Amino acid sequence: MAPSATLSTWAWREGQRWRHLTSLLFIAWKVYFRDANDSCIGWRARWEQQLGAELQREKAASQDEEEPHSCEYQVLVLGLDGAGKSSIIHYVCNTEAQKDIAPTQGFNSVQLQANGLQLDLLEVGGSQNLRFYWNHYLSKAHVLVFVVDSADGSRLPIAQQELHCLLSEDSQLPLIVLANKQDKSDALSVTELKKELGLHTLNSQREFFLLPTSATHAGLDTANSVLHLKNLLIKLLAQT
Ligand SMILES: Nc1nc2c(ncn2[C@@H]2O[C@H](COP(=O)(O)OP(=O)(O)OP(=O)(O)O)[C@@H](O)[C@H]2O)c(=O)[nH]1
Ligand SMILES: [Mg+2]
Repeated sequence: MAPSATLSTWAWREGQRWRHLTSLLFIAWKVYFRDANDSCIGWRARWEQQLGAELQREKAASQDEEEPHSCEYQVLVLGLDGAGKSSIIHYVCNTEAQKDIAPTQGFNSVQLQANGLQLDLLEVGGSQNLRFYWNHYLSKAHVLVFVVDSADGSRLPIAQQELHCLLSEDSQLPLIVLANKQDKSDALSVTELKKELGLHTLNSQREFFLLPTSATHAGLDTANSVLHLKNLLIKLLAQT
């Protein structure tokens, strides 16, 4: 065979071998990057799964936070019209007295956060047509606050009757009676009120407190009396 023919055969074979080699390299490159991409997709899927689970956990936690506070208590505030229920509630929640408070038509509900407790102070108006509804709210209450106008001697028998009617519905419900409007010169003292309201006849199973209060701008005594009520509520409810 002529040397030129031998050379061209050699060159053709080398060319063939080179083409095979590049095809193999190409196939290897494709396989490698397909796997790499797949594994990348796998990682991304796993990462997305983790992110999803994390978001679910966050959502559940925030839903837990939105759920009612585990230490939520209802303070039911009752008493005749004009006794000072709204004024007391306002003072307890805002630490200052409010001058012109309109009579409560229906009910008045205010929330107070204190010492990790949530107190729902619920007043039902004291006018005669609303007193009918008072006892409907007893079953959900953790404590009853009964407000009395200490200077309204003529209506004390009605207050006494309404209070005892409520107490006969629930023998255990803790009771705080507020001898309100102590700033008035004609206000009866707590000792006098205890007698007038027949509070010495209460059964011994019931926790009972009688506090002198004033819900006006009268001065330091006023602020102290309301602060005393607030502390008592927290103490009482924290132990339930
Ligand atoms: N001097 C004096 N006035 C008070 C006191 N507390 C309340 N008042 C006044 O008594 C009036 C009636 O007060 P409210 O707080 O509206 O009485 P309430 O018990 O909520 O009455 P209803 O919503 O109608 O059932 C208002 O003019 C108050 O400013 C107090 O401690 N001293
Ligand atoms: Mg009111």
